[in-house]
Amino acid sequence: MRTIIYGTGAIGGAIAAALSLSGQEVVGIARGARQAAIAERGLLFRTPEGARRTHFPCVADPTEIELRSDDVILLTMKTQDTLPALERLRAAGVTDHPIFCGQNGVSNERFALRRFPEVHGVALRMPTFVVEPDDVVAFSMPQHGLLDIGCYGGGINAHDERMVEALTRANIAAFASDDIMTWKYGKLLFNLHNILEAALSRDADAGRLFAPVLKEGQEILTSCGIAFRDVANDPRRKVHMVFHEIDGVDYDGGSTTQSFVRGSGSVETDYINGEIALLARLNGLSAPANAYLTDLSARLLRERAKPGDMSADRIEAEMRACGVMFD
Ligand SMILES: NC(=O)C1=CN([C@@H]2O[C@H](COP(=O)(O)OP(=O)(O)OC[C@H]3O[C@@H](n4cnc5c(N)ncnc54)[C@H](OP(=O)(O)O)[C@@H]3O)[C@@H](O)[C@H]2O)C=CC1
Ligand SMILES: CC(C)(CO)C(=O)C(=O)O
Repeated sequence: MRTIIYGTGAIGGAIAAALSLSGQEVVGIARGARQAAIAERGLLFRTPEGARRTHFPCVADPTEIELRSDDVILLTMKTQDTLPALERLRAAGVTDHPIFCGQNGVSNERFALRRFPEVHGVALRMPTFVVEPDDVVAFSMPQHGLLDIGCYGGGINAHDERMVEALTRANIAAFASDDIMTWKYGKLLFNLHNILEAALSRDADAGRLFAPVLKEGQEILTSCGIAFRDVANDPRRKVHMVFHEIDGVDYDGGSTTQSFVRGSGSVETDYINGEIALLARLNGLSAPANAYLTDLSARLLRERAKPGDMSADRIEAEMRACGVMFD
C-alpha cells in the first residue's frame, strides 16, 4: 500500500513522516513554500523522544502523481479546503481509490462520497504543529497519536485494516471501528472548544464559557438522534497518548488557534460549531452558543484578530446577550 497524504501540514506532515520513518511508502501533496521545502530537504519530525529527518516525494498537485492500484488517499487539509482538493483528485484521474478523511468535523466524508465510491472516516487525537515549512512536531507519547478508522456508512473493510496496520507500524495507535461516525461526532463535541481557545489568552478561564457550548452540542446531537462517544474520557488516551512539552517549541494551541496565529485567513469553525448550528436550524431547534461562536470566528477573521484578543468576560457578556444561559 502507498499512502498519498493530501495536505502535508501539521497532521498530514506528522503522519507522512511517521510512515516514512517506519519504511513505508508515502507521497505528500503540499503547496507553496512547504511543498518546495519538503521536496528539497525532506521533513524534520520532532517528538518528545527526539528528532529525525525523513525524505519522501512531495508534489504540488495530484496530477503530478502516477497513480497505482495500491494507492490510498488520506485527506489532511482543513475542511474549508476539501472541495477544491477533491476536484484536483478528479482531475488527476482518481475514481475508485479509497479516500480516508483525516480531518475534524463530520462534513468531509459527505463531500467525498458525492464524488468517490469508497470513503472512510478517521477520528484524530493527535496534537501536532508546524514550526517551519520542513519542521513538524507531534507532542504525544508513547505513541504519536490515537486514531479510529472505519467505513463511512458503517463497517470495516480490508482498506481500514491495512491503514490500521500501516499506522501501528508507524507508532500511531490506530483502531478499526465499525461505527466510525460515533467517534467523529464525539470528537466534534471535543472540538467545539477550539474557537474559544483561539479567541482567549492562555490564562483565561475558558471552562466556564465552554460548559454551555458543550451541553448545547450534546443536546442538539441527542435531539437529532445522532450517536456520539465520550472522546474526552476515552481510557485509551492515558495509555497511548500523553501530551508532553518539547524543548524549544512554543505550542500555540489546537488547529484553530494555529490558523489564527499563522493569519491563514480561514478557520474550520463553520464545520465544527457551525455543524451544531446547522443541525439546530434544520430541526427547528435553537443553538445560540454554537451559532454565536460560529459568528465570532467570522468576526475575528474579518478583524484579523490574534489569539488572546478577546477576554472571557466580554465573550460571556456577548453569549448572554444571544440568550445563552450559564449555570
Ligand atoms: N493540528 C492538530 O493538532 C490537529 C488537527 N486536526 C485536524 O486535522 C485537519 C488538518 O489540520 P492541520 O494539519 O492542523 O492543518 P494545517 O493547515 O497544518 O495543514 C493542512 C495543510 O493542507 C494544505 N493544503 C490545503 N489545501 C491544499 C491543496 N489544495 N493542495 C496542497 N496542499 C493543500 C495547507 O496548505 P497551506 O498551509 O498553504 O494552507 C496545509 O499545509 C483539520 O481537519 C484539523 O481540524 C485534528 C487533530 C489535531
Ligand atoms: C484538540 C486537538 C489537538 C486534539 O487532537 C485537536 O483536535 C485540534 O487541534 O483540532
